[in-house]
Amino acid sequence: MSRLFRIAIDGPAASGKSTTAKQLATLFRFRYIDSGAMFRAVTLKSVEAGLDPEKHKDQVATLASSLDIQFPELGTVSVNGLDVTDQLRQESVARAIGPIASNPQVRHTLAEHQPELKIFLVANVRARAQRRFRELQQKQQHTDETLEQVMADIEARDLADRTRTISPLKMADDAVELDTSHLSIDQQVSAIQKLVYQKLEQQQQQQ
Ligand SMILES: Nc1ncnc2c1ncn2[C@@H]1O[C@H](COP(=O)(O)OP(=O)(O)OP(=O)(O)O)[C@@H](O)[C@H]1O
Ligand SMILES: Nc1ccn([C@H]2C[C@H](O)[C@@H](COP(=O)(O)O)O2)c(=O)n1
Repeated sequence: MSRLFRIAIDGPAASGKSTTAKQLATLFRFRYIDSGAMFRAVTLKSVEAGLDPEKHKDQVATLASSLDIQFPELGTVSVNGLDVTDQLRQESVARAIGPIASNPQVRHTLAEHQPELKIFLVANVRARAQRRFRELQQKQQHTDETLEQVMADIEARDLADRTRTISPLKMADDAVELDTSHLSIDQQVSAIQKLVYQKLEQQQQQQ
């Protein structure tokens, strides 16, 4: 089935895209591709190479096309054979990613395949901030960031993602919106599982 069917999950920061996609990939034995991590990997390597994402757009694009970005295991990312999973979450990456996500040549290089089922995952800002805050606390045990700061970071990223000129974050016309503000992870995975079965049924009826 994985060769015939693709699911694309988009949505704002901390809406649960990766968590949901990983569970669906396991469930359906699909290959898991994290496009956000691909943009993060290009950003990491650009920063390491001393490139300014605003000024050196061509060099960043050339660098992007030279990188071998892989997902060796669920939730891990490697660039040119080296694990960079943890580095992708560095603050320096988050700060520099805006112009890289807006770079048309980089977007072209990382072009995604046309998906069959598009999901736009949303949750209100407070729910997303609470989830990310909990995640930070679990990972770092001591986090200096308050819930209010996490919420402000998410709001700032929402604004940047939605207002950039190149490929701004917005729901595709043929996508299905799923609001997970009041859903558990299992509930959101099941909801998408149902949509997959519905889509497959529709496809079978059309054949
Ligand atoms: N329905 C839910 N209920 C509670 N926690 C959730 C739910 N969905 C996701 N989470 C948690 O919210 C956090 C953010 O989820 P995740 O990292 O999957 O979001 P994302 O959309 O991929 O984020 P980003 O765009 O920043 O990479 C994780 O800690 C995840 O476990
Ligand atoms: N298809 C995509 C995926 C991600 N981006 C941008 C949006 C974020 O600013 C950045 C990192 O994404 P995350 O890992 O936090 O999901 O990359 C995009 O423009 N297009």
